[in-house]
Amino acid sequence: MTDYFPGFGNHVSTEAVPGALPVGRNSPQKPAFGLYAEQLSGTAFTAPRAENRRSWLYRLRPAAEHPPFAPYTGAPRFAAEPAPGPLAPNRLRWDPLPAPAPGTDLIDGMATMLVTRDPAELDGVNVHAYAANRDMDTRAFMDADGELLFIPQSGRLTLLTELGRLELAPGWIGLVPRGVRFRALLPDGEARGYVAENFGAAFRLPDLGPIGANGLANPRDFEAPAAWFEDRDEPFQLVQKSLGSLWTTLLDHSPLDVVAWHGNLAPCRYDLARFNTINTVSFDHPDPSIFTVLTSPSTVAGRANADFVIFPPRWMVAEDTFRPPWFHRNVMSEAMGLIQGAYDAKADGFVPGGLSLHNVMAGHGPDVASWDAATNADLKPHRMEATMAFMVETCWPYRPTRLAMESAQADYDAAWKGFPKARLP
Ligand SMILES: O=C(O)Cc1cc(O)ccc1O
Ligand SMILES: [Fe+2]
Repeated sequence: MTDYFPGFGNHVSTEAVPGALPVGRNSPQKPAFGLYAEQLSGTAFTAPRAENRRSWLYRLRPAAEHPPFAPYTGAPRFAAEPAPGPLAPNRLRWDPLPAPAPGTDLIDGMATMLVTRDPAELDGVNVHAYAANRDMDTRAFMDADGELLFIPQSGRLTLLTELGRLELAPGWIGLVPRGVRFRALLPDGEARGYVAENFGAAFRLPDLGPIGANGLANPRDFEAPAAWFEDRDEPFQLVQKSLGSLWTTLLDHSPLDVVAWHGNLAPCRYDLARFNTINTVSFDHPDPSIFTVLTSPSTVAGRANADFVIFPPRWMVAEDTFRPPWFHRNVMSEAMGLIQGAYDAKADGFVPGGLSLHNVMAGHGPDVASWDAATNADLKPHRMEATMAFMVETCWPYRPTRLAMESAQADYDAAWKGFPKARLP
């Protein structure tokens, strides 16, 4: 049986039980086996065809069957507001989250670190970190505010979604569309990582311009899951994020009961090792947009609501060039995480599982040690091995949550202290 269908945003038809999927129509008078037909829209009905994303789900019970939602009091660090008061224009950096208390599942183990817009504005991106040690067994989660880009950092993560199973490991990413319910299993007993929650236009592959028809993340390397369902009639808690708050309701069955589906709105996964990395073969350090895996456009051309960018293993061959990221101030805001290894602009203090923030116009770039090493390096071809950093770059300034403000490293500014002054002739 097929487990995954290759291709980004393709139209897929898949059934876990033969005969469950209607042929030639979406909503027959009597769907097979008494299943319920339900449309899940990812774009407005009237979105242009090239943008339009929707799937038809055939399920044991309609998603509409649920009691009222009440506030969810778990997940104390999830869905947090920005820290009160004006935001100082400081650069910030964080060590990995402390170990979670025993019995913490993915939902309760989510910590919101950086927020941008109110989800009701249908734009913006939030950055969360997770650290969990317990499977979600009789509960599921759904985000009505945005799609979720999972970036595992340690430990595998299996997302059992309404549309199928997404198996992820560090070095992979998983994208769960807005509104898709899922529960998370931790095959290694523990897992950590990051989530970019995108309230804006759905992530898509970037245009390639002069690069041509191939390169960066190739569409065929994304995988959508085959239909999978569980038939469990037992109490099931559904936790839902809506307009920035968490809510819960109790079902008498698993909501992961979609027996068949077709359409082009589906979760997908991607192995970052498949990224076709492009870089200079002459001189100078190109803008990091060459490393864009996925982009969420805003209404302003070329100004992303969110870009997901990676810094993968690669050859550095630039001649007469300062090879690490240059000093810069950016009109966009940059959140960075580290999945594995070291990052070439930070010799110290930026460790796997950590996070950094360089907000709009903050001066940043290599720390003193990285600058010193790169300035004096012998510029032979050099392979950067076993490394994977990423950036979620956005046009909206990031606001750290209270947790983030309280847990930031004490003196990140010291990374840029002690540069020798230039000497004029
Ligand atoms: O600040 C960073 O480390 C991210 C980054 C990397 C790069 O290669 C060029 C610009 C940039 O912002
Ligand atoms: Fe930067």
